[in-house]
Amino acid sequence: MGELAADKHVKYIISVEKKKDSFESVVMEHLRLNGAYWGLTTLDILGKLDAVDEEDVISWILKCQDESGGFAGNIGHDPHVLYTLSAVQVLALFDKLDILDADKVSNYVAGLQNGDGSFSGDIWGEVDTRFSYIAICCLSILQRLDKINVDKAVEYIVSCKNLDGGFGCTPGGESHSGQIFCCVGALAIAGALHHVDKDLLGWWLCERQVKSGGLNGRPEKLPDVCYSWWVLSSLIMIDRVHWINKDKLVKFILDCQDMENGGISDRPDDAVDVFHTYFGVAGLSLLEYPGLKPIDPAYALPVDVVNRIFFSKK
Ligand SMILES: CN(C(=O)[C@H](Cc1cnc[nH]1)NC(=O)OCc1ccccc1)[C@@H](Cc1ccccc1)C(=O)N[C@@H](Cc1ccc(O)cc1)C(=O)NO
Ligand SMILES: [Zn+2]
Repeated sequence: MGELAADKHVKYIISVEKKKDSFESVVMEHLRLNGAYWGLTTLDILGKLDAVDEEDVISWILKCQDESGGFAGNIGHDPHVLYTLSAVQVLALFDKLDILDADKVSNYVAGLQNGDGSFSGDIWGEVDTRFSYIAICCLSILQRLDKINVDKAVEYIVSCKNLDGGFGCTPGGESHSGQIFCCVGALAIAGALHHVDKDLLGWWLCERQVKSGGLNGRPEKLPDVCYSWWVLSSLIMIDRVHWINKDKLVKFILDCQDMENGGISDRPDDAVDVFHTYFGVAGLSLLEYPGLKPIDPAYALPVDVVNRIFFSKK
């Protein structure tokens, strides 16, 4: 697959957005707000965010907000930090953060911090370093990090660091590339990356590259396009991205495209989905593939969107 079939991927994303009753839409129904973030961020990286009706998307997202201030994965579902971050990220893409009651949303997220600094995902209390990242990223975008105890949050994440330099979902949890992204991303946003042993972790991460050029999530596992984000963004944040073969990774991602109908799959010849289309395009953006907008490895948003949040005159 010589090059990125950008226009095919734009058509694919838009077709999924439109098809409400497809198998994929039903299966992902509870994740629909995440799906909106994946699809719309892909369009923005490809320079085609204007291909969707902004008002339609924004009015639908606001219908997912719960009275608690948190957002649910779809209208009428229960709120969770997972979907609250996606809602905030999508509004940031459209430069519409000001329509939110930032205090209400941030009170919901801040209210999920536990005494030990960790975060629960929702009122049912499940604790996981995924939720630490989501809380810190969301509150940072809303410029409300002062509502939580950042030092305790950092302390908890560091308590999840393993002897191999990686991180797990809770203290003593096995190192996994997804959890590593969450912990490194949270530490990067909190300005606490000095807690990471960059050479030790960089070595564990670069070992994720297999001979096909793809990256896997743990030793001995198969490569998967979405790890082009979890592993690569972590390597970039700790300045060790030169330890992998970028050209071979680009080729692996391009080989996972459906050149006929658009979309990117987890590995060559598998079925495409919006999730892997996003992480493939985002991975290519991190690899500076020509014609793609650069994406911020910690915020998982286009760099121009991040700059607008923090440096725009209000
Ligand atoms: C819930 N989820 C996952 O568990 C995916 C499944 C998968 C995709 N490729 C291989 N497995 N796994 C995943 O996102 O793993 C990365 C990760 C693991 C732990 C922490 C953070 C990231 C995917 C959705 C999905 C389900 C099934 C097939 C494709 C996508 C997902 O929503 N991931 C979230 C992160 C996440 C990950 C795991 C969770 O339990 C919850 C959320 C995300 O990327 N948000 O932007
Ligand atoms: Zn995957």
